[in-house]
Amino acid sequence: MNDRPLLKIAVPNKGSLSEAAQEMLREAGYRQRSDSKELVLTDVPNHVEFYYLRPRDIAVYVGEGTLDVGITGRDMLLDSGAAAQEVMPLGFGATRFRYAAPADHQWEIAELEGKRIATSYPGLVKADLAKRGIEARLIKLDGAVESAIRLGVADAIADVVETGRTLRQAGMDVFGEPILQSEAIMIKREDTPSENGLALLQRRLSGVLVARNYVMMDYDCPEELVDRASEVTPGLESPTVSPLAREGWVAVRAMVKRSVAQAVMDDLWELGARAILVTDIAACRL
Ligand SMILES: Nc1ncnc2c1ncn2[C@@H]1O[C@H](COP(=O)(O)OP(=O)(O)OP(=O)(O)O)[C@@H](O)[C@H]1O
Ligand SMILES: O=P(O)(O)OC[C@H]1O[C@H](OP(=O)(O)OP(=O)(O)O)[C@H](O)[C@@H]1O
Ligand SMILES: [Mg+2]
Repeated sequence: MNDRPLLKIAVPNKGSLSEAAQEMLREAGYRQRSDSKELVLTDVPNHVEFYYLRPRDIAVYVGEGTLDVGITGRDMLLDSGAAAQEVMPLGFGATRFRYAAPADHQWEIAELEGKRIATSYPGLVKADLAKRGIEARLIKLDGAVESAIRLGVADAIADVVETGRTLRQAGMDVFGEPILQSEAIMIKREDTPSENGLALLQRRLSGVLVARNYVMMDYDCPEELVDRASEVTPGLESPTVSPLAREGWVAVRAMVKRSVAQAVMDDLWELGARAILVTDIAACRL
């Protein structure tokens, strides 16, 4: 029997990160809500409790210690200034946080001095301007920040950019280096003990990331080529090599990054490997 308290996990209830976060948790074997109005869900077999909250508020709950861990965006964690820290990136919700302004001329960061900058992330922007020694007036808006210039309340904006479509539609262009590369992350407090279920949650989510990012590659190759083939497919530690009934040939099995699987198959074929098979990994613990 498990007598430690339930691990309390905050999950985005709406917005860009919500669906993907719940899908990842489901893939890691946790129960997720079926009704989007449900605010709390207890997953008894896994000994965890999920709280569905606005992603912007998640760092606050975790930082204040009312919830143990949470899923939010790196940009939101840093903007909040909450006493929480990143545990691991989750491989979805990737965005850049950038300055942008009307595309009628090419802006320089230094031109922001004395200007009005509209944003929903004042914490992030304030810190970035301070770092650069620029004084500007921040106009805090809730969303649709791209309209702020046309409507006359700001000269430039700082906002989340994913595809860049919203900016283009508004006749704007990004300028300067990205302020931040963001993605969905797991957060905790510095003193969140990992024995209360956090280590297990982390292991499960890492397993999902590996299963998503890697494939299993099997192939047959002449024994004398094993060393060269192993250089093409080194696996995570080392490939598994087993004997084949066919004299002088071996079977090799190794994990390969999904993104390069086709190129690796081409290289193996060129080398002389045959019967090259790729299969998905449904789940794993490494
Ligand atoms: N296309 C996107 N637009 C906005 N935020 C995104 C996008 N893709 C990922 N994100 C990330 O999602 C988080 C923003 O979450 P939020 O719930 O505010 O999304 P949203 O789409 O703006 O939702 P809403 O507009 O309903 O408030 C940030 O961490 C951001 O980096
Ligand atoms: O680069 P893109 O792919 O166009 O995505 C980025 C845009 O999407 C988000 O807006 P959202 O639709 O959430 O509206 P909001 O500004 O009201 O939050 C974000 O604030 C940007 O405006
Ligand atoms: Mg939004």
